[in-house]
Amino acid sequence: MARRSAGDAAIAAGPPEDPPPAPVVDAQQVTVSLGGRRILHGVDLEVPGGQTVALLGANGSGKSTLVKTIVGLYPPDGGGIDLFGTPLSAFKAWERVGYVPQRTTAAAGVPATVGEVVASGLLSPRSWMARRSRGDRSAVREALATVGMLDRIADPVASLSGGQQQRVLIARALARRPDLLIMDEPMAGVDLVSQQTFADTLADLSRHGTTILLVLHELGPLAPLINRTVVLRAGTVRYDGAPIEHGEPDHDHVHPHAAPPNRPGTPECPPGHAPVEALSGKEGMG
Ligand SMILES: Nc1ncnc2c1ncn2[C@@H]1O[C@H](COP(=O)(O)OP(=O)(O)OP(=O)(O)O)[C@@H](O)[C@H]1O
Repeated sequence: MARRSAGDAAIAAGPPEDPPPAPVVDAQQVTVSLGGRRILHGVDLEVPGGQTVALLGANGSGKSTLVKTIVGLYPPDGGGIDLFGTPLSAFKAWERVGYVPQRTTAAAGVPATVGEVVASGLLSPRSWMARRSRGDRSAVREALATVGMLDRIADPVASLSGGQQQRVLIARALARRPDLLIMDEPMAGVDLVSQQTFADTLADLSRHGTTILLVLHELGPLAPLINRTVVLRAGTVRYDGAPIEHGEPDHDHVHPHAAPPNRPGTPECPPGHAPVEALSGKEGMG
């Protein structure tokens, strides 16, 4: 009987299949310490492309710390994170990532228009003063229309209510047309009608393949879009599976409305994102 060579075996097996795409987020055994205290204790989170994941957990369980570490704001002191298959230390494609930090009052003191704040999401800090292209202008208008704020494009952002400012910051992340959208409690302070509009927007992005990671306290109107829930407790993953509505009993939740502004190099402004407060208000987008 003739012996089969390795080449014959390859032919019998058919053409080689493409390797599966790398997860969009691949966090393995991530540990993070802040102020000399260990906050995350070996967290694993692998998010494949196109998935919409809700990250739940009680106050102080480490949700914001985890997403800030994923967007490069906190250095892990153990484990590793890849984005789109590239280790975070070598990752440069920040235009593919949209990040909305937990609600801050940063926009309130900014002498810029709504259009300028959204446009600042399109550009790296070095080039945000550059002249806008027609494509940029339409991306800004589209993002503002999506959150129902287009009619306020020329208004000073400081003249908006807190919830409206939050919607502008969401538009700022959407204008990048990111492949990965990470939002930390995006619904905080946003009224029910706007929450539903926001849910419709996320559903549309998800249909077009955007990978979405949301820090939430409950799924609420976003429930139909969530493919998976991950629950953190005391810096460890306590649940990772089919969507559940609530992570933990959380009776004392208070939204942090009074966080400090997002200066470059501070925990609200990741690499490749212009700080909101750097805006001067000199260039109109309307
Ligand atoms: N910059 C910091 N320095 C020191 N400790 C911090 C810092 N930021 C957060 N922590 C601590 O890390 C722990 C986790 O905080 P984190 O903000 O990640 O929790 P969370 O799950 O997002 O909470 P919440 O639901 O209240 O937003 C808390 O005990 C918090 O006090």
